Amino acid sequence: MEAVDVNVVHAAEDMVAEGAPIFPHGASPSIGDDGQADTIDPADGDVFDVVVVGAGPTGENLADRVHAGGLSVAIVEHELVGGECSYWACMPSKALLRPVAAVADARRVAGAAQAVTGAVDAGAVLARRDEFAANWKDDGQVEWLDKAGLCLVRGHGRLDGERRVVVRTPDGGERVLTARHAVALCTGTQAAVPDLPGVSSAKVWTSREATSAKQVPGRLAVIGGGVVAVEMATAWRALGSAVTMLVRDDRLLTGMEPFVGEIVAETLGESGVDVRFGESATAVERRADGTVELTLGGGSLTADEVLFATGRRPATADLGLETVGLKPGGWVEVDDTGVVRGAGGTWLYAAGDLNHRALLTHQGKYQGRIFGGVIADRAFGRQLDTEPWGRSVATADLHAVTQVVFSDPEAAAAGLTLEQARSKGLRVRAVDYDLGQVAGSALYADGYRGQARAVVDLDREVLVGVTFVGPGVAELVHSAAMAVAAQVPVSRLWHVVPAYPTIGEVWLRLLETYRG
Ligand SMILES: Cc1cc2nc3c(=O)[nH]c(=O)nc-3n(C[C@H](O)[C@H](O)[C@H](O)COP(=O)(O)OP(=O)(O)OC[C@H]3O[C@@H](n4cnc5c(N)ncnc54)[C@H](O)[C@@H]3O)c2cc1C
Ligand SMILES: NC(=O)c1ccc[n+]([C@@H]2O[C@H](COP(=O)([O-])OP(=O)(O)OC[C@H]3O[C@@H](n4cnc5c(N)ncnc54)[C@H](O)[C@@H]3O)[C@@H](O)[C@H]2O)c1
Repeated sequence: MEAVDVNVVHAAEDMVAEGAPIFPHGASPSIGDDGQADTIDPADGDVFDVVVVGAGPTGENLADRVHAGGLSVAIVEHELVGGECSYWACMPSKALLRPVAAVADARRVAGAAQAVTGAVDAGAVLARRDEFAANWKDDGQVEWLDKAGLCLVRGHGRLDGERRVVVRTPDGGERVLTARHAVALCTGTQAAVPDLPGVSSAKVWTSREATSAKQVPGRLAVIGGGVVAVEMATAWRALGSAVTMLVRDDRLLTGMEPFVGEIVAETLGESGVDVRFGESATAVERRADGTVELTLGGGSLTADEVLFATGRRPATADLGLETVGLKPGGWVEVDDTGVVRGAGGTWLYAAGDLNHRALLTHQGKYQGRIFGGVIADRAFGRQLDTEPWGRSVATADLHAVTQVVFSDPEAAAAGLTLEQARSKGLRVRAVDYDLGQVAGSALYADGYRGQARAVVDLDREVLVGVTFVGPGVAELVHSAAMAVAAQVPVSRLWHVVPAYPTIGEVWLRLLETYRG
């Protein structure tokens, strides 16, 4: 298989557009105190217009926008350029899940089902996954950074007062980077594992092991009922593990419309996953025979591996936040232009997972684009546009977050759930439609099971949220995002004619149901 260019995943194409100025290693024109472009004097040492800490998808995009705006950028990374998403999250997990969906799709169509005569080939799936994780090497992304004119500084970055970042370099040395204009923190998150008795010595799996494991465990226990738990239970079950999910809540995927978790739990159960609600582990022990013993509320469970899919914590414990008056270890709160609250002035930004606005790659990249533009605008003294949906604010984080859960069946959502809309004080109505009743769905899969909901703001007659669950709905999410973010009036959506016979015809059915 041809090597995957993971750069394509994170980098906007115009980042390396022909004719774009390329100033490798920070030697780009920059803006002096007088607001005029100047050139870094080599005697300045490590002075850049902007220092970005963390080269995940968010940091890469933010750095690129800043550089495209005419500023010099140093980007600090202590592990792999490309971040969690490329090596231990989105890419490898979706590479594990795509074969599951392909086989499930075929099995749901008479005629095609007969062609599926065996189980998923775990070895081939894991090998393809390794390619999508670029074999955990970041050469391709480093090459992109270089071409894009961004100066990569390898090492662990820490704030050291205003506009200073001290980098502990891999050779044990220190490098001080000074930012003329801004420092942007894009350090993301790490898996949060509850501090249960035995957990630190039991070699438990987190999302990292679940996305990079080379062997299929015979028995896998999964703790949690969120997105990581659902996706990884789906993948490893299909690869051959006997999977037990311990879900402390009474449903899966609690951040989505309730019917999503219900349908996904049904399918997981049918695939052989033992989904136990209202249950969690109170202690963990790795025994001498290599198995893991979980103590439960009433009883115990033995497995070969246990995955803690119990959420994330921000990578801010060792980031020097205390040197600028902030508390280390917590989420970093920002305003809608990305400026960190409480650090004084407009020099410190935080984007992506660590500001806790929306823990998703595409939302982090969106913030990177917006906040990167803000940094460049402020540096050049340009007016910001901070009206909602303006150029300088990440409004979609608040009103139009999109997400696809690559479960079987898929779940896709844009904007708010009914409950979220109500809690914001909106006067709303939920419009529901059985996706199985759509001609395109019936063709897509025999006995198609799925559901759709649009949440209509009754005062403005626009959609504030749309959710789909069912086979093949992932690609519908952008239609929902367009309707929600663009606030297309229902009266105009009526003229957006879906093609027959596609699953997308559910849009028409939702509008007909709303209009009665
Ligand atoms: C299993 C799993 C699957 C996922 N699947 C999806 C998906 O399908 N779609 C989706 O949109 N989202 C998905 N996510 C979420 C997604 O991975 C994150 O939202 C995304 O990675 C956040 O990007 P980021 O750049 O903010 O942080 P990260 O990707 O975490 O990158 C932060 C970078 O900063 C570096 N760093 C941290 N501290 C320092 C420091 N002090 N000095 C130097 N470098 C530092 C890190 O090494 C890392 O490279 C998934 C998450 C998990 C766990
Ligand atoms: N396809 C995607 O877009 C995708 C895929 C994976 C992850 N992500 C993102 O990554 C983030 C992290 O996902 P996640 O699933 O780790 O977190 P999550 O917050 O979605 O789910 C955490 C789960 O763990 C449970 N939990 C937490 N503490 C627990 C404890 N002490 N004992 C038992 N259960 C406990 C919670 O009740 C919940 O069910 C999410 O915000 C998600 O959006 C996105």
